[in-house]
Amino acid sequence: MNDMSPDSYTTADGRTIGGKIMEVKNITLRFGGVVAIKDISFDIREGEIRAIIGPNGAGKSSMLNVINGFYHPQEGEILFRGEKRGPMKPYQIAQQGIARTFQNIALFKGMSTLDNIMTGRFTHMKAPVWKQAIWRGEAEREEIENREVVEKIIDFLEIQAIRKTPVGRLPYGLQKRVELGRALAAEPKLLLLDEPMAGMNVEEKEDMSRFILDVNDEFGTTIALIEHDMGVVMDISDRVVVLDYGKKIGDGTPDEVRANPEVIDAYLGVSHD
Ligand SMILES: Nc1ncnc2c1ncn2[C@@H]1O[C@H](COP(=O)(O)OP(=O)(O)OP(=O)(O)O)[C@@H](O)[C@H]1O
Repeated sequence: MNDMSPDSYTTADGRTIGGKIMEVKNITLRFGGVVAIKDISFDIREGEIRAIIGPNGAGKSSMLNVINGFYHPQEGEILFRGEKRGPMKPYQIAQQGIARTFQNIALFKGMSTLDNIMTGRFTHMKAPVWKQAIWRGEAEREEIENREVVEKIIDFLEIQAIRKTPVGRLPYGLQKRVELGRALAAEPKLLLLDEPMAGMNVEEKEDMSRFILDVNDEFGTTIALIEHDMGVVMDISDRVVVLDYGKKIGDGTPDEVRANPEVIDAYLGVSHD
């Protein structure tokens, strides 16, 4: 989808942002008596870096899980590439072209960097087991193709030196990078990042910011990320949605959001009525 609709726009650094890849319409999500998300609407455009930010308990994780198809909201709907999304299994989400990382790293700790990233290719493995048993040609060709994609990602993320290292032995920042690699291996149309900077030191945050920008620029991947830390996100995002107590209190460019009095209140902890 690249419908160059009237509201497509060009960023300050010359990237063209296309039509809506995802539309979130009037979503309300409740857990028993708790309203985690209240009537929230926004869109994500093809090629942009879109952030969802907010203080603790604002509803960011809930929103990401709704976008991902993991939580099913009581009200509202989500359109992905023009189609309404119903309940689906994780592999169906991946087949649709959506990949994600997790706040608490979800890698196979005993497996190497290379093998972990290879697991991201599962939606691209098509040769059925019976065919692999009687004729290895197709399976081998697939394996070679998959390895090529994975090697490219390893180069791109500058993790050649740790390709054979079990990820459980790696420092936190590098584990996060491997997890990004695994998500990229799926060649997603929409990449969801769940607090990619959480728990990182300043240098690791700078590295991660650079890789997010490069992924978007070089692969053209649309990225939606949730983050607690407003500072880093403002530097890398094209547009930002701000949540507070389950409601949307701001939506716009980083400059617009920074100047929004409700956002300033939410982040400075001014009392809410
Ligand atoms: N599975 C759940 N069951 C019950 N309540 C939940 C559940 N998940 C989230 N909530 C509640 O929904 C609200 C929003 O939580 P959510 O985790 O989405 O916020 P958040 O912005 O991601 O917070 P944080 O930055 O602390 O991760 C909170 O009041 C939370 O307690």
